[in-house]
Amino acid sequence: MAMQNIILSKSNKHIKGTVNLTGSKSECNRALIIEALSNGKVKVDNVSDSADSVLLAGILRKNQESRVKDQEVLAGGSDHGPSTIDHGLQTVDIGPAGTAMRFLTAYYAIQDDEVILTGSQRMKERPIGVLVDALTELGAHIGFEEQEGYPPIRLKGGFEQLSRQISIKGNISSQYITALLLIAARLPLGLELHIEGELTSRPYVEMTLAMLQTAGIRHTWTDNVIAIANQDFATTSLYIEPDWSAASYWYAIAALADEAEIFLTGLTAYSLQGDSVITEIMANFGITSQFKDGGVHLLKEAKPLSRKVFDMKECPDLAQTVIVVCAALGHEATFTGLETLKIKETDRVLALQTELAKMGVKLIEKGQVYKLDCSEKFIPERMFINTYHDHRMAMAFAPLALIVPQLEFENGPVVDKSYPAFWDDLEKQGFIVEEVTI
Ligand SMILES: O=C(O)C1=C[C@@H](OP(=O)(O)O)[C@@H](O)[C@H](O)C1
Ligand SMILES: C=C(OP(=O)(O)O)C(=O)O
Repeated sequence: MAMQNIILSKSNKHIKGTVNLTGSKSECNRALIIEALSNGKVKVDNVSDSADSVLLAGILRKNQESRVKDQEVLAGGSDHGPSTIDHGLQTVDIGPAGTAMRFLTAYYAIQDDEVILTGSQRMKERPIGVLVDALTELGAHIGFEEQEGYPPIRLKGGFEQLSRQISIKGNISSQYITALLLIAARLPLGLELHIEGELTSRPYVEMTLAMLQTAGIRHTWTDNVIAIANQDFATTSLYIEPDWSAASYWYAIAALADEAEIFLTGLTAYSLQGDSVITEIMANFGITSQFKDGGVHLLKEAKPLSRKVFDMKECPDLAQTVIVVCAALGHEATFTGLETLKIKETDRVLALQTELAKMGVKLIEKGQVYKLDCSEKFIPERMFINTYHDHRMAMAFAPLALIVPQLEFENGPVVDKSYPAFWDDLEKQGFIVEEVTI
């Protein structure tokens, strides 16, 4: 099959312009599930055009349409007909969309239909056993179709709640916790979720609860216990903010430029997205963030780099961005909180190690601490970046075009997952972007 690569370069190291980012994939995927569970009482405003959100929206829409059709058939049928309609076994393919996979697992667990939920080859390597066990304890009927603990899974319907209280490990993926919280208000007995051990990616759980709150769902969170009673959604809308993880690539570009003035529209100082912490992280690299005119102005100031330790536990999706910037600047920082990176779109630690080695930089793993070694760093004339089906590998390495004369990226469309306009936006800001079919 033909592959579309991208050759990227930039003839100077200045950047000045305005960028309109798409809506947050994380917020949008939550909002779409909430909309579906609320039977349309909650509407989504500013839907993200990330491929993952578009795919999820399509699946939920189709499901909703078939539900409406069933109701019409049942309403028009005889008194002795079935009370539900058997659709046979459907297969739902969620491609590489991790959050959508986890959220739909919980969503389908409480629906009547029998569904096989599957995804890309990589999705079949991303664990889901912890969530399936939790849902099974609650009363769902779910089986593994291939490998125990991994997609594809078969959701058999017939949910009858067995318990209100369950425990779940907090250190593998916060997405399991979000998935359960999203359906909690629709569970007849509600949910009391006990989080065992450390909670990773905590801001994503806070985002879920804040969005549910806006949708009229109250909760309590005391120590490690989150409780949500059975309750109704409010009639309201959920506004999707621009994507802060996408914004991080513009911060990285500013950090590697000689002069930068970038305006990112629609972003505000108080965001539900934990990745807005990029403003604080990039302040260390001399980037100031000024919130005015309905967005954020990034300005580059000369500043000696001092921060040596970055903990990415609460913002794992920024890890690649920050590590590549440090590598490019030869800043030998130390990183913690990278444990979950190994089960994302690719093993991101290994992918970073492999690609950074192409410029002589090492990311050395010592237990849970990773150290950049730039002692043998060099700037190649040309660098080929393998992207491993990971949008963030492409986007995190793209700012290197301010340092390396020519970059070639394997599989340009990989960015569609969260930021389909990425290459176009680079072009608008003066990067030379050339598509090549190989
Ligand atoms: O809930 C979410 O929207 C997400 C949670 C994080 O995953 P983990 O909780 O698995 O770290 C993050 O990496 C992912 O991109 C989006
Ligand atoms: C990990 C990510 O996404 P997901 O888990 O939803 O595939 C990501 O966008 O970086």
